[in-house]
Amino acid sequence: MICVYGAGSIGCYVGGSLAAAGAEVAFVGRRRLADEVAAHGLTLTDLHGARLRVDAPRYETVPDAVAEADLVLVAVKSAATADTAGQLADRLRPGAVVVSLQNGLRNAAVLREKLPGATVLAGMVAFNVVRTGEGRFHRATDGGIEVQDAPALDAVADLFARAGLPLARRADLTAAQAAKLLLNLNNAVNALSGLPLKTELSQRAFRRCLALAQREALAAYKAAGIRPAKTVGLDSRLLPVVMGLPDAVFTRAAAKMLAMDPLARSSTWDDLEAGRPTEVDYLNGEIALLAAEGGLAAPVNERLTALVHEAEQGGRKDWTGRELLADLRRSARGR
Ligand SMILES: NC(=O)C1=CN([C@@H]2O[C@H](COP(=O)(O)OP(=O)(O)OC[C@H]3O[C@@H](n4cnc5c(N)ncnc54)[C@H](OP(=O)(O)O)[C@@H]3O)[C@@H](O)[C@H]2O)C=CC1
Ligand SMILES: CC(C)(CO)C(=O)C(=O)O
Repeated sequence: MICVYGAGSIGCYVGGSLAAAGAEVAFVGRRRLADEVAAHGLTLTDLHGARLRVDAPRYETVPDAVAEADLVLVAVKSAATADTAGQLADRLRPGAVVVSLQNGLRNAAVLREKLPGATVLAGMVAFNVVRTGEGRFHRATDGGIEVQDAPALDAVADLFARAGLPLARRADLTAAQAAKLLLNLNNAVNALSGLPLKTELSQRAFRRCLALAQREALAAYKAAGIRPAKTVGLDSRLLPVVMGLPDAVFTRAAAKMLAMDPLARSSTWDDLEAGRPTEVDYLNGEIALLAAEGGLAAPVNERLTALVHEAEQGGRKDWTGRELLADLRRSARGR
C-alpha cells in the first residue's frame, strides 16, 4: 500500500495517478481537501489533454494509514517536514520506504534524522501541478520524477511507469535537486509578479531578476562543491546568461522552459493566494544560507526572501519586471 502524506497539489496528482494505475493508495491531508475529494473524487488532467479519474479515493485527515504503507510519499511543504517526520516516526512499519517529493535541498535529511531505521530517499518532481477545485488537479508542464536510487524501488518502478510517472533513478540526487532549485528561485519572482509563469517568464525584466538570483546560487554551489545537473535541456551554469537574452531569442533558446500551458503558476504564488506561509526560506533562503556557509553574500536572494515574507504578512502587491529588477539591483549594490 502507498500512503501520500500531505496530499495537496503534488500529492493528489502523483498519488491519484498511481491509484488510477491500480495501486492501493491512502491520502493523508486536511479536512477541506478530504471534503472536496469525498464530494467529487479526483480528476487528473495534463497539458496534452490526458484525463484520469479516481472515483472514491481513500482520503483521511488522521495519519493512521502510514502504519499500513510499504511506501510513503511525503508531499507537505518544507516547513511541515520536521513535524511530518515526527508523525511518521511513531507509525512507520519496519521495511517501509519514505520518498520526499519536495522542493529544496534538505527535506530528505530532515526526515532521515528523525527516522534513523527507515529507508528515506530524496525525490525531485520537475513538473508543475495546479489545483483547480472540485477535486481537479492539472499537470501544467512536462518533466518527470527523479529519485535517489535504492533496491527497494524495484518493487514500485513498474507501477510508476504504468502511471505515466517513470522514476529516473540516480545514485545521488544532489545535482538534480540543485538544478531544480535554480528554477525554483523563480518561484519568488513569479509570486511577486502576480502573473502566470509563462507570462512572467516571457518578460526579460523578470528573467533578469531570476538571473541575478541564479548567479548567487551558482557561486554558492561552487563554494559548497555542488555541481548542478543539466535542466530544461540547458547546462545549468548557462541559465543566467540564457535568462538575460532578449525575448525573441529566449523563446527559441529556452523553448523547453516555456513549454507549459497558460494556467501554470508557481507553488509560492499558490501559497500567497491561499494566505499560507510560503517555502521561500527553503528556496531563496536556502541560497542565502548556503552562500553564508561558503563565506559569500547573497543579497538578491535575501531581498526576494524578505519581499515574499512581506507579501505573506499582507503587504502584497504585483510588481512590474522593471520595478523588481531596480529593487534587486539596489540590493546587489548594497542598497
Ligand atoms: N505545486 C507544484 O507544482 C510543485 C510543488 N513541488 C513541491 O512539492 C511539495 C508539495 O507542494 P504542493 O503539493 O504544491 O503543496 P500543497 O500545499 O498543495 O500540499 C501540501 C498539503 O499538505 C498539507 N499538510 C501539511 N502538513 C500536514 C500534516 N501534518 N498532515 C496532513 N497534511 C498536512 C497541507 O495543508 P496546509 O496547507 O493546511 O498546511 C497541504 O494541503 C513542496 O515542497 C513543493 O515545493 C514540486 C514541484 C512542483
Ligand atoms: C514546477 C515548478 C518549478 C513551477 O514553478 C515548481 O516546482 C513549483 O511551482 O514549486
